[in-house]
Amino acid sequence: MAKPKVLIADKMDPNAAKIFAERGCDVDVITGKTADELKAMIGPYDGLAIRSSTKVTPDILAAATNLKVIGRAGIGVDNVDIAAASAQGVVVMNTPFGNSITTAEHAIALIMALARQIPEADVSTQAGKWEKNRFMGVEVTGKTLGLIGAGNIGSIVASRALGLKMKVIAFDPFLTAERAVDIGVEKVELDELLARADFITLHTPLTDATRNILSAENLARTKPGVRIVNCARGGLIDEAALKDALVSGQVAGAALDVFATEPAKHNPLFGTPNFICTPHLGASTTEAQVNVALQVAEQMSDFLVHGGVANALNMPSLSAEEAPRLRPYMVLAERLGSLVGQLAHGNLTDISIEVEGAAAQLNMKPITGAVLSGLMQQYSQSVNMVNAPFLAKERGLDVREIRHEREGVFQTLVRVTVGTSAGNRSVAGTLFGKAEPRLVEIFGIGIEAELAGNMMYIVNDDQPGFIGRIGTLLGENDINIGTFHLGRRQTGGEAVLLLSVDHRVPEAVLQKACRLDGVRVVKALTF
Ligand SMILES: NC(=O)c1ccc[n+]([C@@H]2O[C@H](COP(=O)([O-])OP(=O)(O)OC[C@H]3O[C@@H](n4cnc5c(N)ncnc54)[C@H](O)[C@@H]3O)[C@@H](O)[C@H]2O)c1
Ligand SMILES: O=C(O)[C@H](O)COP(=O)(O)O
Repeated sequence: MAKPKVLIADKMDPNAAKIFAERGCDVDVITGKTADELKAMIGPYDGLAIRSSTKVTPDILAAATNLKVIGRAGIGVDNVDIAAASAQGVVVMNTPFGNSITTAEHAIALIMALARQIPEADVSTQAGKWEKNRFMGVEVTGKTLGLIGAGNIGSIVASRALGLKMKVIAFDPFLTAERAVDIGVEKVELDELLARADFITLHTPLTDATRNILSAENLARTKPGVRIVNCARGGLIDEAALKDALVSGQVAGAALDVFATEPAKHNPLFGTPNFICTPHLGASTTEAQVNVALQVAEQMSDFLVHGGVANALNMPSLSAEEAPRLRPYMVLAERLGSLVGQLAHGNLTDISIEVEGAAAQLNMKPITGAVLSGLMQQYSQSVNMVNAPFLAKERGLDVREIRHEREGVFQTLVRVTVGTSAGNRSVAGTLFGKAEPRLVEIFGIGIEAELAGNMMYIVNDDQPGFIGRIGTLLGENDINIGTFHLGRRQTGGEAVLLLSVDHRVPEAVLQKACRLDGVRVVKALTF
């Protein structure tokens, strides 16, 4: 049998190529290509190993007719179109922990560099100026560090900052009170963090919820003289607003490792007083690069040569015998987890996964993993089927698995109930024809819907004329409805409408829908 072919397309530690070759792959290392060049050469490859430079777009994927796996030697996969890869059946893997310590250390280095103005003092001293009075620093001891995001990297930053005798506060909706105590931080809301922190460091993925989390408004709410570090993703801070805040002195210093547009060869922040930066060096240490290169090469060759799946973001890990029976349940479970994740309010405290009828005969672990993966992907890009249960446990989320051997109304059923500070929320689904996942209940209301693609969720008062009004609104805004599903608690009571639409419904249309008579809740969903 021909050896699988792998292309290493970004600069990577040479150990990666060595491992691929030792484990039975033909490997080419061809880095620094343009999108068009990559498109022209990708055709024969079974595997593509990358860091953050290569952008795996639908266009590249369309040309990658032989591709089976993309391996990211690192954490962030925002340079990979995972939906397009999944649609094409290409597995996307990352190495979620290999560079976390290194990145946390870079954040600490930038905090210290800001506190003592080390880069500017270095330039001035080497220019022969000896400006001893110009560079008056601040101590970090006793200062408050605000973490936005307290996952893998954020919690390592916390441990290092505590060692520096800082007080650490954290805003992270997924951080439980128990986990906060374990990592020695005080859990706070964002407004409180902004008001109290002397230093702020960001450690979240870039999502719809975190984009511009440090917006002009939020920067104005910070403690005057705050210093800000971003080693996570460009796009978390409004760069123009940050520049204004540096110029006005509201922000005393800012250090960015990541930018909204990379490579950042021109940026309005360049040259701003008290601004320092590095060119996305968070993961750039010998140790981290060896870790991620070895790990990605091991995972990818295991997959290409033996079919083993580890750290995949879009595929569950499974043994060959269980796979055919479990796969449709896992699709159902992941979508139910994603649905509650997208609709739940408040802090998550516990989750129960109940299986009933035929589902109760199966290995529950992959079903639970799929629910947790769907749920937690709302909070973190690094979550997958393999690490979701571990992460849930580590973060103190109480996970219960319940089997009911009895058959209920449905021959097979999976129910997911999350407990939040705002109360319990439950959804349930079944399989039609043994393989087609269907939602059959949402928050106590019976409904029948396929959860797929872009959807719109509406809770409204059950009253005549509503369906016409929503149809007219969507039609006027050129939004095509694919499917339409209705359910209601009782006649004239609370009703639920789930629509599948061809494109994600824009925010402005959601707001108009909110203002329609009788509407209580409107949300865009994506599966
Ligand atoms: N600069 C670099 O070179 C470099 C290196 C490694 C990782 N990163 C980036 O660092 C970021 C963090 O990585 P990680 O491994 O710690 O990820 P992680 O998934 O372990 O942690 C992310 C945390 O952000 C939290 N979060 C999600 N949405 C939030 C919101 N709206 N508000 C507040 N918190 C929210 C999550 O609950 C989670 O705890 C990622 O964006 C990753 O791509 C950058
Ligand atoms: O998400 C990551 O792992 C980092 O952003 C590192 O990116 P890099 O591999 O391009 O340095």
